[in-house]
Amino acid sequence: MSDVLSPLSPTKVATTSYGPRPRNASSAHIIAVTSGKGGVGKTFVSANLAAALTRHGLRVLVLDADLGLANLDVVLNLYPKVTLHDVFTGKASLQEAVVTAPGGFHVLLAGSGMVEYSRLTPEVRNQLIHVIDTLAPNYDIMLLDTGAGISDVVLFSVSLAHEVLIVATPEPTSLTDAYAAIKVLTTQQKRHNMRLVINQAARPGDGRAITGQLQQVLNRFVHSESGLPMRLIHMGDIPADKAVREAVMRRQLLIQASPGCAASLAIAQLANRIKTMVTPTQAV
Ligand SMILES: Nc1ncnc2c1ncn2[C@@H]1O[C@H](COP(=O)(O)OP(=O)(O)OP(=O)(O)O)[C@@H](O)[C@H]1O
Repeated sequence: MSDVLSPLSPTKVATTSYGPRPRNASSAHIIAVTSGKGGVGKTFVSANLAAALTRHGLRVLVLDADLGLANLDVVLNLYPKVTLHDVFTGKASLQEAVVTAPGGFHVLLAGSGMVEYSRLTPEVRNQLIHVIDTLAPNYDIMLLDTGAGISDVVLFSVSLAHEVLIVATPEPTSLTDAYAAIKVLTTQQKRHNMRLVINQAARPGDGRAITGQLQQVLNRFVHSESGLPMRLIHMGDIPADKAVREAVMRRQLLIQASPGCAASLAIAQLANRIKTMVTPTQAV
């Protein structure tokens, strides 16, 4: 397994610096669902995790923070009349833009192909902060489904979250990019722990081994160089499952379309862990 990570090397990081915001106990626990590489399953995880958390009685909102190339609406088979961009431009209110998704959770969708929102302008910054601060008191959990990579918009969206859930697949390219993202978030945002879910895992135990190896590389290249402590927490593995693609093609939530399949069971476990994390006093 260590061969998988051996090509990893110190990554040159961008220079802009944002910090994670402090947590307000009376409002939502904000979790950024992000990834180094695109197409690894962030939106699939965000949507199904939100539905699974909603089944626990939690008030959940997913914000499509992939501002330039949003597609949460596609996965959820929603045709929004109002999007985040209408809120940003003052054409609609936040109340009009928040809609209920098939799993019973709330979503705030963003349009696709909006090149003006693919860059972090002061306006995008201020609007995102305003939207999140206004909505947070109404929810227990907010998931920010971000774009992939380490662009300014992605890093800024992540900085608005209290926790970071990195999605990666076991492929070397995905792990290399996950490492780069974790390194940037550690050094720029001074995050001391981040959470990792391995999607499309081929074998049970893959994720734990991968997390251990990524942790070793981080210790070697990030901790030893910067002195910053960094703990990577393995949150679970979601197996590669053909039921996922079938559900995506039918634009259904996996946990509704195939509740008993291996990937649905893994999502349920992930939701249990997240619930325990955000509501520790109710943990069983
Ligand atoms: N566990 C899985 N098993 C099988 N296929 C999967 C699994 N997870 C995701 N996929 C496939 O990967 C595709 C991409 O997933 P998704 O759109 O959620 O990725 P993403 O990280 O949000 O992409 P982007 O970076 O473009 O926003 C899905 O449409 C699905 O077909």
